[in-house]
Amino acid sequence: MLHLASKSPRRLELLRQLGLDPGLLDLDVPEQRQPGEPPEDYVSRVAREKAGAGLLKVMSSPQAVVLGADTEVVLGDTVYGKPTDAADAARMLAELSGRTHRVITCVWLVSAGREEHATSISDVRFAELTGPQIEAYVASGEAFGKAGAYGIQGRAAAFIAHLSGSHSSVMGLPLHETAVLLRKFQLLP
Ligand SMILES: Cc1cn([C@H]2C[C@H](O)[C@@H](COP(=O)(O)OP(=O)(O)OP(=O)(O)O)O2)c(=O)[nH]c1=O
Repeated sequence: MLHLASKSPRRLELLRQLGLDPGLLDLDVPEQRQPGEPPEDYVSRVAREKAGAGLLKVMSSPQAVVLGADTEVVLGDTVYGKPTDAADAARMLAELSGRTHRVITCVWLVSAGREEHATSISDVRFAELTGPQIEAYVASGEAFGKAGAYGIQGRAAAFIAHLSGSHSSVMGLPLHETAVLLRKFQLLP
């Protein structure tokens, strides 16, 4: 039985796209980057901590497999998580405007006897955004709860001049890599 250690509605939607119907685990794993921690290491550590915390909750069923994932937006050495408020969201979007950033998503699958993970990195080029465009986007509410203050699956698709990588990974779960992992646990044919 697959359990999703995530409150992200996108991750559930993406797993359902593969025909899966995971159980949902409600967890609160802190997302705090250590000083000097490389972005890839940070994303991998948080995803693993989410999966590990989820496994503790379902220990009573030995067949349980738990999926944890983390997505961050990275520009240079700056890691953009979810914006704290409208001003924070507007600042992030202004900094991403006209530049190419990376979106790093790591997914971990853990069970009582096994753990496997994969990382997907995409390059996303934003068009130059005007002040009124940023203001209108933040006012739409779509910026909140998303790394880098945007969602590729919504209005912000119009900001993306070029994507090299995986659309599902930018949304929160790389479906190709996730399917490869799920097969290792016999959860997909
Ligand atoms: C860049 C981008 C991120 N996101 C979302 C995916 C993730 O839900 C979120 C990044 O935050 P995460 O910490 O990865 O996930 P979360 O807090 O939403 O859920 P949980 O920790 O419970 O698993 O940003 C989009 O939906 N679209 C996008 O284009």
